Formats: sequence, C-alpha cells, structure tokens
Amino acid sequence: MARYELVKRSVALITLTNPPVNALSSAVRHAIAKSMEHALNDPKVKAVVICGENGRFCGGADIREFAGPLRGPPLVPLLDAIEAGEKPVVAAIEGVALGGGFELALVCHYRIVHFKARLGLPEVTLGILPAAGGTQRLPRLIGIPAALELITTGRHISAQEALKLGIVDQVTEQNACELAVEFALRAVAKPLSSRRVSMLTTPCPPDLDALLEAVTMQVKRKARGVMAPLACIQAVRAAATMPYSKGIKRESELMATLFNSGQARALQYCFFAQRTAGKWTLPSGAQWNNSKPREIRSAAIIGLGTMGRGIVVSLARVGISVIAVESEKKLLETGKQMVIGMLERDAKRRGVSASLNLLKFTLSLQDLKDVDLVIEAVFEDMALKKRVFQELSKVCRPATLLCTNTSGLDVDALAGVTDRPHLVVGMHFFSPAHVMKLLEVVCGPRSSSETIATAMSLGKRMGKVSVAVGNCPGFVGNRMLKPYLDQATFLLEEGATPEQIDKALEDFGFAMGVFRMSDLAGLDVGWRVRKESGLIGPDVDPKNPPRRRQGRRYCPIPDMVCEQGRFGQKTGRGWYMYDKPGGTNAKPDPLIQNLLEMYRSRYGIQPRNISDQEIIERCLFALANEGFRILEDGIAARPEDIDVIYLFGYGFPRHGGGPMFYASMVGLERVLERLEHYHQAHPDVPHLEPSPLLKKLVACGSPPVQKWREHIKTMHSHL
Ligand SMILES: CCC/C=C/C(=O)SCCNC(=O)CCNC(=O)[C@H](O)C(C)(C)COP(=O)([O-])OP(=O)([O-])OC[C@H]1O[C@@H](n2cnc3c(N)ncnc32)[C@H](O)[C@@H]1OP(=O)([O-])[O-]
Repeated sequence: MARYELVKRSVALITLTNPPVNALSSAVRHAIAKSMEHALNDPKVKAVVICGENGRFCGGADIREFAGPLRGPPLVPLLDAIEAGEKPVVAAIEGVALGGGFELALVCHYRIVHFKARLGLPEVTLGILPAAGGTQRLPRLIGIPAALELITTGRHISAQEALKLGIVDQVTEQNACELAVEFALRAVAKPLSSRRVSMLTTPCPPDLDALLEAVTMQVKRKARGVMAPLACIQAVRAAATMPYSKGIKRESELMATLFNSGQARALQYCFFAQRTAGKWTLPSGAQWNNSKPREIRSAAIIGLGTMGRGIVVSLARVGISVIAVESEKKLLETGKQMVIGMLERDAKRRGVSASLNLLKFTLSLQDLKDVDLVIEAVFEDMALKKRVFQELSKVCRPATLLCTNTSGLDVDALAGVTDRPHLVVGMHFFSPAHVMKLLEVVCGPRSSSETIATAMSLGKRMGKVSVAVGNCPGFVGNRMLKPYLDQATFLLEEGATPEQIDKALEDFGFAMGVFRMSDLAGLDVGWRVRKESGLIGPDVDPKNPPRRRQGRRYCPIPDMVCEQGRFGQKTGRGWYMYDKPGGTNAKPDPLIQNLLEMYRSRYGIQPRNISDQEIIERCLFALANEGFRILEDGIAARPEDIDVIYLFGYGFPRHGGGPMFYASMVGLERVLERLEHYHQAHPDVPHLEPSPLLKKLVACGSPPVQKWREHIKTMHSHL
C-alpha cells in the first residue's frame, strides 16, 4: 500500500501504491505511518519525498470506507505528525492531489507539482468537509477569501493556479518525483518552522464578518438547503479566529454534523452511481469491458434546430469532423451562423481556437456517403424520421452507424426501415445539447453490442454522462416525467398554484420547479404530442368527459393555456408572465389565477389548501413509482442509472441522490403507504398505484438501493 525506498543514499521515497487513485484507505494510512516512523528514526535519512504510483499522487480518503466504522490510524494525528517531524518532507504531486491527498500535501514542508496535475478539496461535493486539517491549513497558507472559494465549491485547480495562489513551491514539466528528491536534498539544511502551515497566522481580512456573510448568502442562493458548504464556512471562520489546536477541534465537530447525514450519503451515492452508469451490460453477456467501440472520425447531423446545433458543437469541439444537413437554404444559413457563433463563444471561454475547419454545411444527404456515424435530429415526427432513415440507408456506406436523437419514439421501428438494424441506436441528447451532460443511449432489440459501445464511448468523448437504456415510449427520463407532470397539473385542479408547486419543488432542491421548467422548454411541444396521440382535437369522442381520457384522469389545463397562445418563455407568456418574449424573469400571472378559478368553478371543484408535503410526495413518489416500473420492465438496468438520468438531465438535486435513492432514503415502506393512500384518494390515476416491484422490495425488508438489482435480475431485460 506504500513502497519505501532509500534513494540518493539519504532520501526516503514513500510511494503510495493503491490503484487506481492511491486513495488513503486504512491500509495506506497504516503504511504511511510506518514508513514515516522508519524515515524519522533512520539516521541515514535526511529528508523524505512522498509520491503516488502510476503518476497519481492521491485521490483522497477512500470514500468506500465512509460507509463503515473507522479502521486503521486516523488521518489527523498522522498528518500532524508528518508536519511536526524534524526532517523535511516534500510532496511530489503528479496527476491529482484531492481531498485527503491535498491535505497530505499541505502537511509536507514543500510541494513540487507536475504542470498537468490538478489539486482541490472536493469534500463539499460529497456532503462533508476537508476534516484532515484542510479547513485550518489552507486559509493559513493562502488567506481566507481564496480558501473559502476553493473549500465551498470543491473546485479542482491547475498546477499553475496553485502556484499563483501560493499553494505549491514549484511547477515542473519534468518528472515531479525526481525533481522533489533533488529539492529535498537542498532543503536538508534549512529551518522548517516557517514551513509548518499549521503554525502560520491566518492572514485575516478586516471585514471578515461581512465576507463570511456574503459567501453564506451566495452559497444559500446557489445550493439551496445544502448543508456542507455552510459547515465549511464555519470551519474557515475557526481558522481565522482560533489557534490551530482549537480550530482543528472545531473542524472535527462540524464534520461530525455532516458525516452521517442523509445529504452526505446521497452525494457519495451520486459519486459512485455516476461511475456505475457507464458500465452497461446486455442479457447476451456483451458489456462495457468486452465490447470494442468503433473509432469515430467523422459524423453528420441532420437538422439544425436547437438540438442539432448543440450536437454539432459537442462533436466539433472534441475534434470530430461534422457535416450538418438542413432541408432549406434559409434554415441552413441560420443554423450555420448560430453554430459558428456558439463554437466561437465556447472556444473563447476555454481559451482555445474554434474548430470551424471541421464543419461543413450542406443541403444534400448525398454528401454523407463516407461519414462514420449520422445523428438524425429532425422534427419529432415518426413518418419524417422513417423517410430520413430510408434515405440514409441508400446513401451511407454499409458500415455507417445511424443514430436518432428522438426523445421518445420507437428506435426499433426506425431500425426496421433501414438495411442495417444492428447499426441503429438512439442517442437522446438533452437541450441545450452542448451544455447538458446527459446522454441516453437507447438500445433497440437489434442494436449490436459494437453499436452500443460506440455510442457510449462517443458520449464519453463529448464529456457526457452516458446511460444505456431500453427502448419504450419516452425511454427512462421522459417516461418518468409524465406522471410527475400529471401530478403537478392535478394539484393545480385541486387548489394549488404554479408558483406554490414550483416553490415546494425548488425548496426541495430542484434547479427549477415543474412549471418554470415547462415554460423554459416550451409548452407547444407537449401540446402537439397530445394532439398527435389523440388526447385532444377532433379524434376525441365528444361524449368523453372533459377530465378523462382513455379511462383515466386527464387535466386539460395545459391545453387551455396553449390555446391562448401561451407557449412559455419564448412567447413571453406561459404558466408565468415574462417581461418580453424570450424573457427569463418569471412572474405570477393573474390571468392564470383567473383561468384556474374559472376552471374549478366550471367543474364544481372546491379548491383546498394543499401542503408542500403533499406536493413533494405526490410529484416525487409518482416519479419514483414509474422508476420501479421501468426497472421491472428492464428499461433501465439498475436504480443508479435512473438516478443519474434525473440528476444530469432533469435538475434533481444531487443532495437528494435521485428519485430512486430518495425513495430508499425516505423508506420504501413509507413510500408504499403514501402511494396507497393517494391512490385510494385518486383511483382514476394509475400512476399512483404502487408498482409490484416496490411492494416486493418492501416485502423483502426494504433492502438498500445497491441491492435492488438482486430482486430484479430474473426479470426480462430490454437492454
Ligand atoms: C477525514 C476525511 C477527510 C478527507 C476526505 C476525503 O478525502 S473525501 C475524498 C476526496 N476526493 C475526491 O472526491 C476525489 C474523487 N475522485 C475523483 O474525483 C476521480 O476519481 C479522479 C479525478 C481522482 C480520477 O478520475 P478518473 O476519471 O481518472 O477515474 P474515476 O473517477 O473513474 O475513478 C476510478 C475508480 O476509482 C474510484 N475512486 C476514485 N476516487 C476514489 C476515492 N477517493 N475513494 C474510493 N474510490 C475512488 C472510482 O469509484 C472508480 O472506481 P471503479 O468505478 O473503477 O470501481
């Protein structure tokens, strides 16, 4: 777990050896303690260098150990002892120094960093704080404002920024370890007292209280209801107002308030769920680590609407040549100008040059004959998409992968009109596609493992969090959205307002409430889909009661809003009113209030007071209930995949873990009981009827979310 060597006859080289990130597991801590003791007691050793194997210094505490009781030497006394030692210790940082790894570097007397390394204290993103002295040492080293920013955001910084901030002593393009050994030899004769960061006085700004107050307000605004950043601020205050010996105790007390919290468990779950999500498996046995993706050098995008433009940018900025196709000259020209503008702004922000030379714009599908992969992003209309896929079959070389960006249509039906159904797969991006991290890779029953591997790998290359899902209407994300949206509109009928529902969801932590989100996305899209699926319009039987469709409850209020030309932000009116079309400042609209009152009196609905708890339960338990059905149907392979989809595609708060983790945290028994209660009250809403899998899990004693798979693995899989 740590290798000990004597180099240059007088330097003890301690190499952490715990792949893949040299996390500080109990065995590693034990090995460091032993190696340091040896080094300090060996008279031949004049200095020590600590580095990590495989070009990675250290990724921090072993997060997997947080779930169990602490074993092995605790980190704080171990680090304090390194700092207090009488021989100079140099950290040779390559790759990463994060969390406890960064704190280890802070107790070393010198820090040499490879120019490509990244440093940071990301504990806050795991719902905890840097409790191995990080909140006490960093402010002493770089001052309160800079330390506060790094600790409360968890941001990783480059070696160059670390040098500028005064965190490290030297940045090198050579082997950091070799340089650190030379550095250590030169440090032998120098006094160490000024190099012990815990002994430094924290440079304190005169307006400390005002600064802490401003950062607190900022944190509360950005991460509503999240505990860890607030605890971090209090810990940094201790660094400014207390000696190290007291500050470290305060740090530990604050850590105790976070360590076993639901938020910490949820955030740590998210960390692993995100990494699990990329590991797809098919019932055939083909999976992420035995299926080779194809290399994609060139791609084509069909349709330069909002989605198409975002996809072009996502591909071009990772070096893939893109041919963008539109059906009309004017649309092509508009799309081209917008793509160029987006790429230029993106390149400026990243300090690189825009890869405009990779782009080609055309009106002709004939130009696509040699590309490796095509992504169709035309209007959400099955007949149109089928025509495009038939045409692509004729034009593209037989090996070209054909992908669709449909948000819910049948991928297999599209595969069926091509000459290569095994090379067809869904790549469902989220708008705006160059910003949103989520990609649903929709596996049709005939998609080959190579095709899936290629789509997943392309997603990763574009910086997306890719999740493989099965083929059904709406796939995972949009299928679950329906019961969630339905509950919100039913609550409107019963007496709530859009702003009340949005506030409850935003207080829960959603980036945006459901009505603000719908206004942003545009209300006309759903209206058109409802018309096409016969829920409104001439196909509806006139004898059909207005608030029922296909034997179940239906809320026509969204249709009434659209009939008034209120399509959301883009028209300046939707569930809210905006200053102007395209405005973003949502204000409650008395006209919507009138509409709701008239609607309720027309249908004899007595409005009632609806609590925030009911809003959260009905919206989120209905959402999770559909998630259980998706697992039963084999559309998602595991709950982690569903959660990752909601975290990255739908603004579910990370500190809630995602809908499935949230259900498990509330307690499956409670979720079942509340769903039964609401279903009894609303028997005409099938989405509120508890799913068989939920009942089964409760009957099995409500196992933790990581174990649900054991209860579903015998079920049929559509993946
Ligand atoms: C008193 C306490 C005070 C201190 C607190 C802390 O330090 S809190 C910690 C503060 N530190 C952090 O928050 C840093 C967390 N880590 C990272 O941000 C990234 O992993 C990375 C940037 C280090 C490498 O990115 P990359 O894209 O090259 O690689 P990748 O991300 O795919 O990971 C590869 C494998 O390693 C696994 N694994 C990784 N780290 C840890 C860990 N600390 N532990 C355990 N496991 C860890 C990861 O799950 C994955 O496993 P799998 O799926 O193969 O079974």
